[in-house]
Amino acid sequence: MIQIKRLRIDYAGGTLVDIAFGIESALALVGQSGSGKSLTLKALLGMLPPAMSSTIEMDAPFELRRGDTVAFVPQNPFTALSPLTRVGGHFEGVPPAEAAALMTRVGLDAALLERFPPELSGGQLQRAVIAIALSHTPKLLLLDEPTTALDPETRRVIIALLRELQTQMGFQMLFVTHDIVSARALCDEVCVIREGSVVEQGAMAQVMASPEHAYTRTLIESSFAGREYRT
Ligand SMILES: Nc1ncnc2c1ncn2[C@@H]1O[C@H](COP(=O)(O)OP(=O)(O)OP(=O)(O)O)[C@@H](O)[C@H]1O
Repeated sequence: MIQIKRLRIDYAGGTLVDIAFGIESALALVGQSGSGKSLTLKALLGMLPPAMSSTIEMDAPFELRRGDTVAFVPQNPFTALSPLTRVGGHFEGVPPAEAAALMTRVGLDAALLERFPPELSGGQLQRAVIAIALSHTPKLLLLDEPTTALDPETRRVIIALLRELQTQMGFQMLFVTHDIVSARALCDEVCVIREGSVVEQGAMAQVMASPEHAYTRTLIESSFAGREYRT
């Protein structure tokens, strides 16, 4: 269990984020644009803009170290990798045979290691980005809307892949999104935030079935509008 007892981000004399949450297995941090999701991930990765300061009080069985215990999957696979570096070149410090095995593990042909990122489809790129993120066997995977730039079918496939990889490799996940549908598909816990504060949190099934807060109800309704598979 990773307990973030307090995560606070200050900027220009004000507080942008002040939240607490726990990650048992897979937690979705859900909120509308500007609620503080990306800043929360940046704080955990130690990548906040220099003008911001953060305080993190946490209780976890390991220290958060980017590129070691913590890995990151960004929102847009099309810009995540350098277009001039072959896919294989992004597996820094990883023996080629291991990079090939990781590619296979995420459902890609290892021959794609020789290609340049613009020569892959969006779905293939996101799989490659996930393989690279997992190459140092992180304990915690941070995901910033990793399916937003993908079409709905590819989105479903990537979510299924992440679940499968989690079962095989045992990492914990913090999935940041404004999309409750994707959050529900990937995570069994949810923390809803608005304007840098927690609105409600709990088991995904419980919050989905009976949200306590009007903001959560609005998020659920707007996410499911027009989609046929509402429970
Ligand atoms: N570099 C920055 N300088 C000043 N304020 C910032 C900066 N980055 C973000 N903010 C502010 O912090 C708040 C939270 O931003 P954040 O990017 O974390 O939101 P978000 O929930 O990730 O939104 P989105 O879903 O649009 O990415 C917003 O009010 C935003 O304007």
